[in-house]
Amino acid sequence: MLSQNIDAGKFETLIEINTLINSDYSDPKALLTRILESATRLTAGEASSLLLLNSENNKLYFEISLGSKGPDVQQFSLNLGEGIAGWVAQNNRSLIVNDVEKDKRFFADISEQIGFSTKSILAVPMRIKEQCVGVIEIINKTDGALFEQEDLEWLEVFANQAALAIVNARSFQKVQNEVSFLRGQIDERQYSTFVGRSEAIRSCLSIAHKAAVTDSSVLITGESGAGKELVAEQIHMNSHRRGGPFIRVNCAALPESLIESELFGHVKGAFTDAAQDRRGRFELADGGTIFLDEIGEVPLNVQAKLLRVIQSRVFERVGSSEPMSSDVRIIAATNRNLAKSIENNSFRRDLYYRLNVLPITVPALRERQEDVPLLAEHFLKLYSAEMNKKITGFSSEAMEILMRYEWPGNVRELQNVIERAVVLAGNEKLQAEDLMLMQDATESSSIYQGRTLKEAINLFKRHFVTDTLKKNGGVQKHAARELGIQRTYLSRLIKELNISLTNENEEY
Ligand SMILES: Nc1ncnc2c1ncn2[C@@H]1O[C@H](COP(=O)(O)OP(=O)(O)OP(=O)(O)O)[C@@H](O)[C@H]1O
Repeated sequence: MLSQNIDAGKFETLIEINTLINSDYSDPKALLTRILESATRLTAGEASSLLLLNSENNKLYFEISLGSKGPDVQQFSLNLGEGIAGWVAQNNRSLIVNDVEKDKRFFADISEQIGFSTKSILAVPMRIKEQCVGVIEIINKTDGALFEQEDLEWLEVFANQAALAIVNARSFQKVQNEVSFLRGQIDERQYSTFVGRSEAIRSCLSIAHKAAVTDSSVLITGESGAGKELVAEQIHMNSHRRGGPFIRVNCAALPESLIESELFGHVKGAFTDAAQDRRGRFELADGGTIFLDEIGEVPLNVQAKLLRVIQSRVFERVGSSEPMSSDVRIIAATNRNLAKSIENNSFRRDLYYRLNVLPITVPALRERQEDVPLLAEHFLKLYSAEMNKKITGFSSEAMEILMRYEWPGNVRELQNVIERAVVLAGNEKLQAEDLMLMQDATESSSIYQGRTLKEAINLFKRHFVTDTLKKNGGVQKHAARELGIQRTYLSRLIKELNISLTNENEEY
């Protein structure tokens, strides 16, 4: 029980923390840091640590450490029973040690190695359902005084709050994992309808069907939006793995820091936010196919790991040395010229050869213009049903424009044009102006007439940048590369030239 003389400031801090615990599960580390900071302040501590017990190896890890040597402490861990914190965890009991020199349980190594003079320690267990899951310890009182029973009682209250925050964070993480797993499962079942009758696409599909019966890696190349992912789906669906999962990974959409754990998973405690073990995409793809889109964007260190998976089907979760294996077929895709990337050492040659066992090129839409009407009808049906509009077809002028257009953004651009047109359409048939392609198709030097040089240059820049963005499916990084400019400069141009980022131009 807490002493009778209750300090209003302490209670206010507690209420504040309670509110945080009940309102925000998204950043457990920040919350635990807040709790530890308050506990340290209210017990007038000089330094403090929050240690978490890993139940698999019975080690205590310094999750958060405050004070002048805080960052140095975090490289250490303690065995259960080792040091004051280890004793507290093992015995599940709080402890005040006001003179560590006289206590045999004190483990002096850490203080000596970091050059911090520890005199007294107050340590309490954090408990979930009576089980100790970690320890909070406060080191030295700033005024040199001794820790008292009241400090211990307050710290126990804070330790309970911290335990609650950990329970919440773990349940939250568990639910998130479940959601991402279920999303993956839903994705697996959602395959697109493949549309196309041109000679070029038929020959591409015929190679894909031949590739499907083998288990070899496939590298699909082709411009952005040409349909590489759909070809990958076709391979999976025509393979003996069709009953297994089809796991998509857009390597360009993952930040470098996450890509490894996303692919191979991680174990609890591998990094700050890793509150739970998590399966990676390779594990999820077991028995099926993994589709690595934009493989050219994978950083070199992860390329080395991919090479190993391809060679031996073996990998480790981040933070673990236990080898795992997964029975997967790998299909990779890129719109980059990987030969160039190999030349400038941003892509491994050995990985390229391993992936490129069966190369497939998806032809650009302008090389198979006869597929345009089929695809256009297909998307028209799709979107008019989705938007509940009765549109039966295209006016002849609209179809002529679709056929004449070059489609730098390929099928994705066509799809977006039709979606936008269905939104705009006011007639039973889609009209030329609904497509909003007229300007692009009829662009000529006449649009520059009567303008100053500066205006004309800006107009040109605007169209050029817009087209390049479209062609690159809206991925600014790729557009900047093609334009030969820095990405930051591209963002500035987009702002200055007032280029609107419609769906297809949006960064993803
Ligand atoms: N033959 C096709 N039939 C029907 N829809 C298609 C076809 N080809 C592409 N699409 C559609 O066009 C869009 C772009 O296709 P996809 O994502 O497969 O292109 P991609 O080449 O993988 O592009 P990126 O290089 O940008 O990843 C998707 O919405 C897809 O459903």
